[in-house]
Amino acid sequence: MKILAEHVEKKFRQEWVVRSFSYLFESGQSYALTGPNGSGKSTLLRILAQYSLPTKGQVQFLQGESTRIESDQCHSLVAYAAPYVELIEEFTLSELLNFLIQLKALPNQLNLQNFQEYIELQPDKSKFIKNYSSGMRQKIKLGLALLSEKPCLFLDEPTTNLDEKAKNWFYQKIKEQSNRLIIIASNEVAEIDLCQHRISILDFK
Ligand SMILES: Nc1ncnc2c1ncn2[C@@H]1O[C@H](COP(=O)(O)OP(=O)(O)OP(=O)(O)O)[C@@H](O)[C@H]1O
Repeated sequence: MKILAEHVEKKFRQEWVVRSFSYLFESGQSYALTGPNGSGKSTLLRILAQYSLPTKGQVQFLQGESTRIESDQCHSLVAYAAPYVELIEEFTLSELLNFLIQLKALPNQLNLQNFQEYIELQPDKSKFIKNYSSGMRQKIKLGLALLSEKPCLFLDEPTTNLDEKAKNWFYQKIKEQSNRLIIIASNEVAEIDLCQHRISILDFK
């Protein structure tokens, strides 16, 4: 699949955050969205995921060469992990996984044991999500996104709060995602270097 952004612009009050952004993203490719703090990476990522609307221009998800996917179906195609996307704090990890499996956001065959093995964490089973450390929560978010079967993987500052071991875990897992359309918004050189393409938001001001 493809994501086509055409002349996307975003303005908050008097501030233009993105100007005339046009780009074609394709499955099997990875893209780093770069720029300094406050330059608009998260804003553009949310627009590309169709979580928020541009002030001008449009974003279309395309199947095959040019068949447009309806806007209401686009959400189900994007796995999105970011520090500002919250997990359900009152759940245990097992309850969270079961909930997401019921919503079809995770594959049916996934269970607590193989999820914990995948994220290389074995926390107390009765612990509520709100009692996990920030690094553990971030690793859970990444694990959920990586293990979802959604074709698009959007990650905003993915290694926030991760220690060196967890960062290396993430770098390895990203390299295994060969068929997906991956967009990583980041300032971190190691995260940018994971991607085949670089897009500087400063080119769209
Ligand atoms: N809902 C909003 N209302 C008003 N201004 C906003 C809103 N969301 C973002 N902004 C502004 O848009 C600009 C870009 O913010 P954004 O979070 O997209 O940048 P960023 O490049 O992701 O930054 P960082 O690297 O610090 O995460 C900032 O000036 C921010 O204050």
